[in-house]
Amino acid sequence: MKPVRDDNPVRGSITVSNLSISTRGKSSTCLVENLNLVVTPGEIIGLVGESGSGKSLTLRAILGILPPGIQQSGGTVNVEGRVGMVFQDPLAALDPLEKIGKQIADSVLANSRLGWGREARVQAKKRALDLMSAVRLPQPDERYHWYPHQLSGGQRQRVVIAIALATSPDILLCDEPTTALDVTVQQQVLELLQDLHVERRLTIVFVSHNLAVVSGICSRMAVMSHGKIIESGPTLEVLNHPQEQYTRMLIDSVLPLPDEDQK
Ligand SMILES: Nc1ncnc2c1ncn2[C@@H]1O[C@H](COP(=O)(O)OP(=O)(O)OP(=O)(O)O)[C@@H](O)[C@H]1O
Repeated sequence: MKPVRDDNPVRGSITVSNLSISTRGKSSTCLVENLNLVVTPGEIIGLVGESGSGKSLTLRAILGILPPGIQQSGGTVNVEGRVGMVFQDPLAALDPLEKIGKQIADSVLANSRLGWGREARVQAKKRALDLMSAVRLPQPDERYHWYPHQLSGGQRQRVVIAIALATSPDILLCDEPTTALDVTVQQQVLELLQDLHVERRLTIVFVSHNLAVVSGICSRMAVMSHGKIIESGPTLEVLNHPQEQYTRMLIDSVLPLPDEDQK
């Protein structure tokens, strides 16, 4: 990844060209095939598709960390800017034995040049409290000392988002960030992501199997099936004029759609 400069006009862009991902070994299986994706700075793009279609692996290839036993077998991934990642399950992403404030502060320290001394920790705590406010966690001073199990699912996901923000990312990769939450809380987390997108000019790649969620937050979307992008374009165009039978099936499963003039 290239170093980030403040005057870099393409900060927050992603260009994936002919990406192929496969299992390692003799009987290698292709899991993602010749995938092309261009994400422009400051947009929210949705990657939608059924379970196993290759969304998470694509996201991980963009992050530069594929699981053991899986390799990038072709193509290139070019990312301009810093990347933060939000995972589906906040409980799994957080250390159950560590206070949430410290987890955020440690992420600040790990991504800064402050070092790990006393003064650095004071500054990191201050920044962690700011991040807790940024993700709208109530009473940050008090909650700084709480453990993950003391928070609700939605609040835990806000902590995970704060940890991702500690890297001062240009790009936020979100892998099913609301799937583990109930519907009302899902909506609150989606609104937070939209606010952060505006406030911090974040580029967001939003992976979900839920077309309704993607259509609510993403201006552009790509539909994946069996390791390939089969259709992509502005969200409303894809929803109103789907070209592929699979996309039509996804749409039929979440009717009714928003009116074109409501967006
Ligand atoms: N570590 C792994 N080892 C072997 N195969 C894997 C591994 N991770 C993913 N796969 C396979 O790669 C394919 C794509 O997986 P991926 O997790 O990207 O799908 P997905 O669209 O994100 O699905 P889900 O919504 O269920 O997470 C699937 O067939 C999956 O079984």
